[in-house]
Amino acid sequence: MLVRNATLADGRVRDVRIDGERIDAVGTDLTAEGEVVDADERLLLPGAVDAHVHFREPGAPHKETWRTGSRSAAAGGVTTVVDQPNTDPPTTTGAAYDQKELCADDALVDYGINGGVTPDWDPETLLDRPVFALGEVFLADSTGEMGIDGDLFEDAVHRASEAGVPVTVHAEDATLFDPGARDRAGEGTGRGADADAWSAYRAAAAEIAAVERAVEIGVDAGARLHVAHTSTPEAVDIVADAPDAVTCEVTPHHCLLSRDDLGDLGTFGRMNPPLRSEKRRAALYDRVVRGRADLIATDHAPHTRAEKETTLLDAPSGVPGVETMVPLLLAETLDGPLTAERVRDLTAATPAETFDLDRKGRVAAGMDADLALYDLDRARPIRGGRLHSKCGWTPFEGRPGVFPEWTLVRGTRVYDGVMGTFGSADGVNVRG
Ligand SMILES: NC(=O)N[C@@H](CC(=O)O)C(=O)O
Ligand SMILES: [Zn+2]
Ligand SMILES: [Zn+2]
Repeated sequence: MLVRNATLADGRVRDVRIDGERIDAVGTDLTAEGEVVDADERLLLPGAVDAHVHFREPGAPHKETWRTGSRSAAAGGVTTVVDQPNTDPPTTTGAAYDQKELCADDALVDYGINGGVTPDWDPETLLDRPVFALGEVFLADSTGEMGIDGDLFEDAVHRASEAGVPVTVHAEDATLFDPGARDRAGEGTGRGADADAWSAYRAAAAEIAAVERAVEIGVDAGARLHVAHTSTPEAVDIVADAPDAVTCEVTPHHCLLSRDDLGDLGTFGRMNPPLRSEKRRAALYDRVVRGRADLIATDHAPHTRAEKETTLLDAPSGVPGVETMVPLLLAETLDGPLTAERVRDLTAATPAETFDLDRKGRVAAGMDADLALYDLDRARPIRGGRLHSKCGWTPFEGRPGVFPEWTLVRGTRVYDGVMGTFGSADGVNVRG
């Protein structure tokens, strides 16, 4: 297959020839036998690598399945996902890993499977499997109640370091949460201004202190440490000033939404770590734009509408995002501060490099033909009902997004955005 006249992220117009699963050449005036697609100078990006999704199987297929989650990924130009361990059973033993791998057989895109840490985890059998990373290791409770104490975290970081496996950490220190704000969260309706109590409760200081401590532990152990969903500029700065072995990700929602949006979002805007002040959001996003934060990952955490439509304390934490990450960021190249190159680096090149995925994240000869084509003249309002996640809603309702016309995974068209159709489930384990 040959994709002719594609504009690459750096502005060059090139032909991209695909031979089987790989990109075989990037150049001008290339010829090929077989299918020829004229990109007509539309934007061709490497498929995004989302290092943080929750696909909910096994255990909660009513929220999401590997089939629906990976369709949502493909329809958003994401061709590799990394699934987190807070499923049921939690992915904390070799047997639980195997069970998740069976579910992942339904994946349309390539994937990694993380291993979790709880007091009853079984590091021997778990680390015997090709875990993508240990994590997200929860330093405070979130969905799945997998919060652990500092000693167990330290032990897990040492084991991971010895096994040569990276650690990703959910860093919040629950001892620094604000109990008064939690009481207010319990008294309020969860709607309008009341929804802000969750942000007051899981205060920014709790994240900053936990990131500081986690980085210390990671550096002492000589581990590869990746801090999940950093939501404060202070936390990003701690990571940026640490050795190269320490990296962080930022979510689209922490870049584009703040406490000011909670009036509209209500309990649907409850997530961990929570939305921050408009001032912190702007400073965080600025670090993403300037490249001080390493990469973007979605923390795609679907819950049903019915589950979210309750009181603030009863609503589960988390928002979906795997399908809207690249579309939102591309819209930000039109009337926001990002460039196509920065979007490529944040969503594909850097996550692939960070997690040693040698054949992912770049449009170059020899790489996997994971590609998505975008027409920047066709931004459209994001509608939760048109997305492919099982949850059927989005915190970004009505915002502009540039969705892919098609998405390829290793040379196979897994999503056709014009027809609205999907390919078959051929995703493979990137560590398998
Ligand atoms: N981010 C969230 O608020 N929720 C995540 C768990 C997590 O990433 O902490 C979930 O699995 O629902
Ligand atoms: Zn988390
Ligand atoms: Zn998460």
